[in-house]
Amino acid sequence: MITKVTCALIEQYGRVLITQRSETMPQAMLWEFPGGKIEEGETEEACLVREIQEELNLSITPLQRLTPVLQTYGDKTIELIPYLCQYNSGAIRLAEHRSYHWVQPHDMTSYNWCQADIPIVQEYLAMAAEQFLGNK
Ligand SMILES: Nc1nc2c([nH]c(=O)n2[C@H]2C[C@H](O)[C@@H](COP(=O)(O)OP(=O)(O)OP(=O)(O)O)O2)c(=O)[nH]1
Repeated sequence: MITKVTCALIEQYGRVLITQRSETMPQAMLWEFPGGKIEEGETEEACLVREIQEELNLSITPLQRLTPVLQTYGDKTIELIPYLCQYNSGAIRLAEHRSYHWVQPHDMTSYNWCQADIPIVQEYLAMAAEQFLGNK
């Protein structure tokens, strides 16, 4: 069975919010884009809005779906579904994570990521580079 998991690339002032999983979570201590498992009958966007409110106390709006990633961890397979998201309001209060950083694109490759996030980071960096060239 494939578990669908959403994750949010929340942008503000040219930085993206990334979170570090805690000691007690699967994929402990690794960095990820916050999000979580889709519940029955829930849309991807509704899942993201709910998870980001629960985990971080932030209000966001999903804007653009990026390319999903299939990843097997041991006997589990997930489909990780990324969305570019807009920050609306709220101050971060960590409910589950160990820590968070707002990172610039060029710093993203220096983190120890969950395996599934690596192609998403690559896609985001390619988009950021294109936007940079387009703005020159
Ligand atoms: N949220 C999130 N999970 C990720 C990412 N990358 C990645 O491999 N995962 C994996 C870790 C977990 O195996 C799974 C998501 O589980 P989770 O524990 O964060 O989701 P959840 O809060 O809905 O789970 P639960 O506590 O209700 O069981 O996806 C990512 O960028 N964001």
